[in-house]
Amino acid sequence: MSLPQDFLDKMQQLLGEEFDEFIKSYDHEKSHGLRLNLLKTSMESFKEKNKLTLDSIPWVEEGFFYKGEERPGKHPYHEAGVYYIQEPSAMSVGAFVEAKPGEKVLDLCAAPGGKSTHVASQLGQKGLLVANEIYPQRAKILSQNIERMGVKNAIVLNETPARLAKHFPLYFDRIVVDAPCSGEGMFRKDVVAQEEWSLENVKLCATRQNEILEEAAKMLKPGGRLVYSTCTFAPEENEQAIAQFISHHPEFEIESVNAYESFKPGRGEWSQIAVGGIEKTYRLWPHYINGEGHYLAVLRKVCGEDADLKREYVKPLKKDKSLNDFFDFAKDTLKDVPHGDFVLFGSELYLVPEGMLTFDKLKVVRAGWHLGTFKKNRFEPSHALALSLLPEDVKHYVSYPQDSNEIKSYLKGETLSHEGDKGWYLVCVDGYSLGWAKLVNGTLKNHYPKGLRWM
Ligand SMILES: C[S@@+](CC[C@H](N)C(=O)[O-])C[C@H]1O[C@@H](n2cnc3c(N)ncnc32)[C@H](O)[C@@H]1O
Repeated sequence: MSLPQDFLDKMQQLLGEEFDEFIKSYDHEKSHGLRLNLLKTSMESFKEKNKLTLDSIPWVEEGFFYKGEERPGKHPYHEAGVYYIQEPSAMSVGAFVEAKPGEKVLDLCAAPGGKSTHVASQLGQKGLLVANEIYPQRAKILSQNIERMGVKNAIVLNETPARLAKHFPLYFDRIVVDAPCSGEGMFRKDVVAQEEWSLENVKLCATRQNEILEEAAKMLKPGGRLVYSTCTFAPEENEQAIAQFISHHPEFEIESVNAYESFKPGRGEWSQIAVGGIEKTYRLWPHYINGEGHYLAVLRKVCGEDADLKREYVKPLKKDKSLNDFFDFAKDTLKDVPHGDFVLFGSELYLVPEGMLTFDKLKVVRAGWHLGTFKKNRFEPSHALALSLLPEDVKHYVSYPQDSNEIKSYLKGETLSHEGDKGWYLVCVDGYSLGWAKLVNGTLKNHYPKGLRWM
């Protein structure tokens, strides 16, 4: 691997005697990880069914290393959202967020969705997750991952941090800033990060991180908690970004977090501005752990005004006969009819998480739990609805084993045979929901989305 010379010189200067150990880590194979989606499975249930060779990741209970030759991304469990493939060090960010069911959480730089889907599993479908991404194409991928993981209480937005800050002042209990960075910690994994790296780019990233942190601070409630992370080693984007922020924001403190023993303290001597607590931030080094380079800081807004803001909330649809086709579908198919605030985007029906502010002026990619589409005289359930349901939530389901021909056929878009009452069936793999099929005269018509079908 030929790393940029300016990067090597800088790291040598920063690390001194430790540099040799650091550089040797580039000879090791990168690590691979997957994180179980606790919205879809318990650890016990997964372990009973799993056939992959996995080893526990010591810093995330539901995280596992897998070997490079395994292909968990091409497995029915992946399509069912049973797990999310995520770089092992990156899982530490979600673990530091520690969201509690019922809270309002913002993931400000969220695509493709590693931290958002982790936080969603902590929220357990209760509360609100706003997952935001500035680039439209990446926001789409984020939305697809939120769907695949069966998340009901997430809004996906495509906004700038500044526009969000105007919309959500002092609103969130927790905010994740997984900042765009120079990516030095990913050099072992990502050649593009190496090619795009320069000393100049590190400076640009640091300026942008500062701007993002400023906007994030405006959206956090007093008492709220902000987790900042990067996947780079550059002190400008880590200790210096945090020190600069703290020095301008006396309402924030760096909070201590109990972390895995081989995570190393942030380096106060690299922060340029002397502020208390930099050693309570964490550095994840590839020569100390089996994972890539990361930096993490947890900030608490310890004081600040809890302004009595006039908030405008989402205006739900009236539950009149325009929703009848949905309620007919729900009564025939689901054991409990969903209730709450319904909204329509065109003919797409969503249930908005409780406490969500108005969508006015926001670029909305996903307005909450996507239930389905109103077609002429009928309602067609969405793939998102199927993925968010458990077999016990529906009146009819079929479940086939992971290696079965039925599962392969279903993922290819083929019909299956089945005897039973006509209507919508949840198709499951080992009890994990995968999609819809409609039973008519002994044939399950396939409703697995065309764009997702296996070749
Ligand atoms: C490190 S990545 C996020 C990874 C994501 N949190 C995950 O776990 O999957 C940083 C994200 O910030 C986005 N970004 C780039 N510029 C930004 C800006 N000025 N404000 C907010 N986000 C930005 C990038 O498009 C990228 O998706």
